[in-house]
Amino acid sequence: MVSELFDPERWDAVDEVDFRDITYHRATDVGAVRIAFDRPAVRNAFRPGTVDELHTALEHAKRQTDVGAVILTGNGPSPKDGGWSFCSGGDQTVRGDSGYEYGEGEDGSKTGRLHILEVQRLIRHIPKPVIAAVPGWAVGGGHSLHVVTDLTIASADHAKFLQTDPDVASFDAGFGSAYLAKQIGQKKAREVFFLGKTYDAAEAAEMGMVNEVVAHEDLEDVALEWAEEITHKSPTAIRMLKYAFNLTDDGMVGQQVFAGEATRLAYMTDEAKEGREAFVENRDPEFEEFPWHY
Ligand SMILES: CC(C)(COP(=O)(O)OP(=O)(O)OC[C@H]1O[C@@H](n2cnc3c(N)ncnc32)[C@H](O)[C@@H]1OP(=O)(O)O)[C@@H](O)C(=O)NCCC(=O)NCCSC(=O)CCC(=O)c1ccccc1C(=O)O
Repeated sequence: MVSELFDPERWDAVDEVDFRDITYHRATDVGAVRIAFDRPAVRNAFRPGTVDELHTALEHAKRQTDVGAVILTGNGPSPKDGGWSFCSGGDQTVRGDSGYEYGEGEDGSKTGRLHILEVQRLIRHIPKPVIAAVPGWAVGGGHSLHVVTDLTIASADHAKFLQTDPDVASFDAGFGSAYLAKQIGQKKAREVFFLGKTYDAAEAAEMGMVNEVVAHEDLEDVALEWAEEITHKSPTAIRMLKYAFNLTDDGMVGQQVFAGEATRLAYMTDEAKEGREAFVENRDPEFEEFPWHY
């Protein structure tokens, strides 16, 4: 069993890569993928290998031109105590002095890693919406991951949101905090980090960091419905909108990403083709027929 909420009829495993800490599936009848943390016994905490696998799956999802949405969730429940989790952040048992460390025999550097931030950036930049489906605890770096996704849907029965970063002397001073403040306001974001209160799904929705609260057993069905809704829309419009939403908060990188897609659109015009062909044919370009649009 992948997860109690997982419907095997609706998903096929993507078996191009072997994963240990995550599962990765492609929907059978929707242009969507499901990436799930698969360490429920430790509340889906991530270790460096988990982060590598997340990166690989997201990068793969990015390159599927017939996939319009990514669902990020956590498998469960815990075989130990039946608890549910989305992700409890960095695995504190493998935290060394300079970051999270690979285990014996694992491929990876000897130095400590903090590359969950690279996964955050990939979620931010992947040209399709990422939906966090939160079945249980979203804590620490796991909380930050839900913050950086485009949409969050939460289990009414088990989802809980908590920031423990300062308790373990960690701090996500990027999207996890500053972008959270854009979502729920400065006072509330400071409360999340400074007081470390636990919020249920309804409170998180009230604050504005969760889009919808649904019955636990419906979580993945609704997430897939949302993904399907997205895939019926214009891929270009969705991509440009995601980057437009990011643009003002992402500075020059936001401009660069948006501008790159504007360039792609421009490349698709006859005007751009004339520029390319003139170069290839070693002649001056003839742009006279193209209007100065206003
Ligand atoms: C998640 C809890 C609130 C759940 O509590 P509860 O339901 O009572 O379950 P427990 O009995 O506590 O846990 C069950 C089982 O899981 C183990 N476990 C849980 N979380 C972790 C974890 N993060 N690492 C390792 N193990 C974990 C727990 O020990 C139990 O094991 P048993 O063997 O069964 O006893 C609660 O568990 C909890 O508070 N967990 C810790 C949450 C936490 O502090 N997370 C780390 C925050 S820091 C972080 O995520 C770093 C992220 C990062 O990489 C980063 C990088 C760069 C800049 C910034 C950041 C950043 O900070 O985000």
